[in-house]
Amino acid sequence: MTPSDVMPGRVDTNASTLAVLAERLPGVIFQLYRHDRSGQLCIPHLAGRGTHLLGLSPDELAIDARPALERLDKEDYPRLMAAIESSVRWMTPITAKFRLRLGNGRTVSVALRAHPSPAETGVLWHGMLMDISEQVAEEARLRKLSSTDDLTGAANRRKLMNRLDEEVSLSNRHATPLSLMILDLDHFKRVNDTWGHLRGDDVLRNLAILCKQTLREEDLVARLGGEEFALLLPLTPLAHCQAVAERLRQSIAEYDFGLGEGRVTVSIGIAEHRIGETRDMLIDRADRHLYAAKHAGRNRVMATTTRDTNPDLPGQPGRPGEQSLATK
Ligand SMILES: Nc1nc2c(ncn2[C@@H]2O[C@H](COP(=O)(O)OP(=O)(O)OP(=O)(O)O)[C@@H](O)[C@H]2O)c(=O)[nH]1
Repeated sequence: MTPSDVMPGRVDTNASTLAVLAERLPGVIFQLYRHDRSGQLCIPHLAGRGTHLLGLSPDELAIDARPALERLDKEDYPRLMAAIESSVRWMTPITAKFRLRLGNGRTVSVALRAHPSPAETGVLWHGMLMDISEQVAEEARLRKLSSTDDLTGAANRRKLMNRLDEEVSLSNRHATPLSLMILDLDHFKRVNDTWGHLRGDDVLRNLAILCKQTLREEDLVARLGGEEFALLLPLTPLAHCQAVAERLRQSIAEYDFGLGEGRVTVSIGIAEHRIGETRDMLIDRADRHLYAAKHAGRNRVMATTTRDTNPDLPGQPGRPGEQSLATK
């Protein structure tokens, strides 16, 4: 079966039909030209639905592409320029994604693919631009979903472990301070038993909010599971982390969770990363201090002290046993 079998009339491929086709494409087609000598870029041909959204004159762009390139996001501009240079050098297609400011001020995410061919005094690309804003937004939504705890909106365990790996690696490489808190609600079973699971869920949600409010933007609040949270504080030495943990403990103890007389308290174990230590070793130390805090009567912060050192790690004196410092 040929197109003429299903379409009325003859298939017309003259210039006007091509122009209609281009205008109805769900994207933009273009030619991009780069002069070998000056390196200057221009867009000799530009067609397709949405071309006008740029708010730039095609005649102007046919001489100089800069007005369009200036609409690129600041971070994306050097990446696209590098992709163009690499395409010139190796005669390979350009595949790029970038954000572009339209004439009306709106920013869209765009995918570009263009094939180069040698021209007399430069390189000529034939390519397509597609608006992929919806797809990018959906990807961001899914990424957030896969790293977020459903109930509290805090980061989930997977996100915590990934971030911990990154931060531990940075701390090992640059000897920068990094502290970890593990926080557990005290006698949370009683809250559930007395007020029901739904009220218990509210407590967990409010607790996550209090944690986020107390910490800095670059810190991470994650729900480890159940009524246990982990708080990661990059570039933070132990003494500072301990002060933050104490402030957090106090604000939770004073917060009205709407449970009448019932007070909600937390126990917190904290540890500062030691050079050479793995992620799991750090978690384990913070965890042991949490258990020490529970054992000592709950509603308190337990932290390692300077005496709390590890003989297995380079440059650190031996330790007679884990020492803990409690604050309350
Ligand atoms: N509402 C609610 N409760 C949860 C959730 N996850 C775990 N829990 C409850 O958390 C409680 C944990 O109880 P335990 O492990 O005995 O600890 P606890 O009562 O907090 O006592 P300590 O930790 O020793 O102070 C249990 O009642 C669980 O059902 C949740 O997502 N929502």
